[in-house]
Amino acid sequence: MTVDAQPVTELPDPADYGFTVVPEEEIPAELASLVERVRSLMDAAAHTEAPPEALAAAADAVAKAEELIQGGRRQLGAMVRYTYPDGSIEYGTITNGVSGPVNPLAPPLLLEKDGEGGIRGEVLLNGLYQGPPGLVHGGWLAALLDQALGTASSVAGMPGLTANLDVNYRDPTPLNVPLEISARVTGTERRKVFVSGEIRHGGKVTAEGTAIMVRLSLPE
Ligand SMILES: CCCCCCCCCC(=O)SCCNC(=O)CCNC(=O)[C@H](O)C(C)(C)COP(=O)(O)OP(=O)(O)OC[C@H]1O[C@@H](n2cnc3c(N)ncnc32)[C@H](O)[C@@H]1OP(=O)(O)O
Repeated sequence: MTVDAQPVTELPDPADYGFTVVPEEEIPAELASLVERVRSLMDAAAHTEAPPEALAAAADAVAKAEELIQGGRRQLGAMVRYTYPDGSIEYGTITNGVSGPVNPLAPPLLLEKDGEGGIRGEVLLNGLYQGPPGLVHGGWLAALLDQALGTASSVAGMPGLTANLDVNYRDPTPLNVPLEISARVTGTERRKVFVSGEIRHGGKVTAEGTAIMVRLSLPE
């Protein structure tokens, strides 16, 4: 395998390509709190057995809450800028479905550098991510791996898009327990970046994946 895909020392700034970029630390605490509250609401709504009157009153209250936040809608494609403890920068879409800090649907998956060139993180998936009874949906495990593998390529200085994702489910993944996620680059060939990663529960691999990320070729 050749090593043609050279890491870039500085990631391209999405602002240079017309995207809005929000530094993570500038996300209002009130928005973070609202998003957390909505996550909790989604879990409550998915599992409630409250009586109809309570459900109707709750629906009205949610409709009022929605009215309160109308007006001023963030553009699709807006980015968030993360600064790692070592001072390096990473970008992601602010409403990314897996890790977006302002997306109530995102668990969210929070990743950090592992000190060995790869990334690691922890996530807890509640009943909203259920597939088989009591277990995480395989599609969500694939989504978590896709995000981790893409981030591993990006933190190695080779941001790209997933061309191919291959997932093996080794053991059932339980809900409502901390899951550990890790990923790293294993090789490169021209614009292709090969990455691999795992999801573990209690040290045991429950799902593992490999992907080919194709490096972005951005206009100069
Ligand atoms: C915190 C920030 C981190 C961000 C993390 C984000 C994680 C989320 C990642 C995603 O989910 S990305 C969304 C899902 N992926 C896509 O939407 C990609 C859709 N596909 C495409 O846009 C294009 O097919 C792609 C950019 C992947 C490739 O098109 P290109 O025209 O740029 O490349 P080209 O077709 O010339 O292929 C380049 C190399 O990749 C190889 N390749 C392309 N598609 C492949 C494939 N499917 N499988 C294997 N190899 C593939 C191709 O053979 C070739 O290899 P060689 O150098 O050996 O010739």
